[in-house]
Amino acid sequence: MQIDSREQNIEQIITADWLIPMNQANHWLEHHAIVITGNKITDILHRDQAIDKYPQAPITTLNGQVLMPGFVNSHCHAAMNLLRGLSDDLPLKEWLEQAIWPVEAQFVDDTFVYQGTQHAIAEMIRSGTTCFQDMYFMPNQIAKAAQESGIRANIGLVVVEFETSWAKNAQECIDKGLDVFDQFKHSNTINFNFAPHAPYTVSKNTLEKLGTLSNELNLTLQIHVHETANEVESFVAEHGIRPLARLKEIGLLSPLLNAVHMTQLNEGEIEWLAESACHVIHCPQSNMKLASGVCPTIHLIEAGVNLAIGTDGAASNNDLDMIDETRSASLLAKLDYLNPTALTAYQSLYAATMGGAKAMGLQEKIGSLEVGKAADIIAIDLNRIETQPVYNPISQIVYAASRDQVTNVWVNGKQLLKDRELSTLNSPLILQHAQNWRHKIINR
Ligand SMILES: CSC[C@H]1O[C@@H](n2cnc3c(O)ncnc32)[C@H](O)[C@@H]1O
Ligand SMILES: [Zn+2]
Repeated sequence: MQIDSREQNIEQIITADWLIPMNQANHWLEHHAIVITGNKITDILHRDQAIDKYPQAPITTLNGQVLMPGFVNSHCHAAMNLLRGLSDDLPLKEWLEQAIWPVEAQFVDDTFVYQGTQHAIAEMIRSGTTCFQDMYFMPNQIAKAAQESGIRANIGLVVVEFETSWAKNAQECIDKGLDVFDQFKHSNTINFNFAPHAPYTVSKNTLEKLGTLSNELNLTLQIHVHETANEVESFVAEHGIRPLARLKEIGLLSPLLNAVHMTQLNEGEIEWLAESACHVIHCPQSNMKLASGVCPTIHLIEAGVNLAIGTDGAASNNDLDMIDETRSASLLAKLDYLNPTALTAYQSLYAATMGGAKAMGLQEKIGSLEVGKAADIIAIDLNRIETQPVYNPISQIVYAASRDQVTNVWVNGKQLLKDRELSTLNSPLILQHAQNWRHKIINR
């Protein structure tokens, strides 16, 4: 019988050549060790001291590797993994209205969401994501898949006005969402937030209700907003006000708001976001692929807004690779500002770890490697032709490494990836399910 060291609170040591705690800019430690007791980090010290201080603890030594906090993917639609590559090279409106929504209307059900989410979780764990914030139908199935896999999740209680296979209207979305929240309220790794899809799909009245609920329950609220210029223009034409101004009018601009995309922002709006301590979730690859626009990351950071990074769904990205997303974030900012110092490797890595933790209100628990935080840790092997020599491990991860260099992943002290093998998910079955869905969807 395997002993679960987490239940028995047994100490274990993980040591590697580099450790990036993400608690101080451009800082890393060499030949250090992390001590995990149960599900928490209980010590970080030099490898030699660790061996002396904890002589009984089993040691995992990862030569040529770097330890860092797991990536926090702050916006995704996990189950859309099953729609990857179904429709590409279109602008957002056409892509959603002509390609994606009709297929979702026909195929999304409990099994689709459960199996699609498992697929996405497998991809995320294999690429070093230890926590994801999701927005999709059937949050009960998302929670089940996440709980079984061991990954940490902040699951959106999705709200739209139109009828879907999840709910017949916005009120039913809220009622059913709150039941799911209740079912998982004792979980250590599953959290929830409100996820009204966008100001153009959710009414003012519903957004007001959600604002009240999110304040009462202290739950964050994620929403697509100002994703494209076209979205802003049509909203103004219909309502006479810009979408962000509508959210402000309703009182939604607060530290609980996760504003996703934000490619269209004027100076005044950046000021509103800063003064109300909102969080912006930047999805650079989805924004580039749909040619939606560019989020003004540097203006936001300089104004004091917390920036997090998300992949968005695999149908618009087309992967859930946070290493690649940090690289895109940095490169896009440099090009956008015509300034090579814009969004440094450390700034992108921060947004992809601590930035996400703060956006979800989980900054005391995850996002950095510090004593007292949950043991959400990843190891990346830099001992490859592609990432040698190592002058600066932060630079190597953001500008040179690829996701297949992620070797080991722990969430809440439990190992979910061991030498690149998934320990809680059945990869052949996940692949089989993806092929079954492709068959059904292609023959529609
Ligand atoms: C209501 S569940 C989520 C809903 O969002 C759709 N979606 C996926 N990507 C985007 C995006 O970039 N902008 C707006 N909406 C998006 C997805 O297809 C689901 O219907
Ligand atoms: Zn999205």
